[in-house]
Amino acid sequence: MDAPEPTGRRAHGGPPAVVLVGPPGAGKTTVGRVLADRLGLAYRDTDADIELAAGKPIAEIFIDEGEPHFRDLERAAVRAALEGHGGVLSLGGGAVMDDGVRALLAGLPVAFLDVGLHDAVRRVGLDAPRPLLAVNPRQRWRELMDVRRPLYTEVARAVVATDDRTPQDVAAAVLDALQLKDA
Ligand SMILES: Nc1ncnc2c1ncn2[C@@H]1O[C@H](COP(=O)(O)OP(=O)(O)OP(=O)(O)O)[C@@H](O)[C@H]1O
Ligand SMILES: O=C(O)C1=C[C@@H](O)[C@@H](O)[C@H](O)C1
Ligand SMILES: [Mg+2]
Repeated sequence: MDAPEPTGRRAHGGPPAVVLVGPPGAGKTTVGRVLADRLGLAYRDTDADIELAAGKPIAEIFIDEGEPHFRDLERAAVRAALEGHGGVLSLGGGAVMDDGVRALLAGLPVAFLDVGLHDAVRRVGLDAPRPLLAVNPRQRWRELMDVRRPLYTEVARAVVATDDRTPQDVAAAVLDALQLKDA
């Protein structure tokens, strides 16, 4: 599970300063933490919120209750996070598939972290298991992106390429694209 939220940073009601979307391996969690540091704001991740509430990792929620149940939890988690958080928010990779989630994102400073197959597969091989990519990750990732790329693009105010860039460089590009300044 993700590490707990660092304390002492500003989190307040109202919409987030930045919302990150993108596929597994785009770097939403990694870049989100860098952005929160730079902006002096709290960081929140709907995947971590769901795991905390369920008391188990997402991979186990998929196994025990199935993906449709996870998507219900995710819609509720996104709604709650958008209502009560003024910091940097990362959404789970599949959250944009839900019409209700996309409607909630309208007008918000959403950045789509884009990534190509090569870098994505290399990155997701590095850490926690992703249930949707457990079998044949290259083909599954391609299939996911065919469906999701138009949805990420639809909700995004900025599209930021991440291939061959460090998380710090990506964070700087997000700030630039959304015209935000460091704390
Ligand atoms: N720009 C980058 N360059 C190199 N490695 C990166 C970059 N961004 C993230 N990573 C690494 O890739 C892995 C996946 O990153 P991360 O967990 O941030 O992705 P994510 O978009 O949050 O994925 P998920 O949708 O599964 O939550 C991590 O090991 C992270 O350290
Ligand atoms: O791409 C997806 O559908 C997912 C991405 C992760 O962030 C988690 O939300 C979960 O593993 C599903
Ligand atoms: Mg993540």
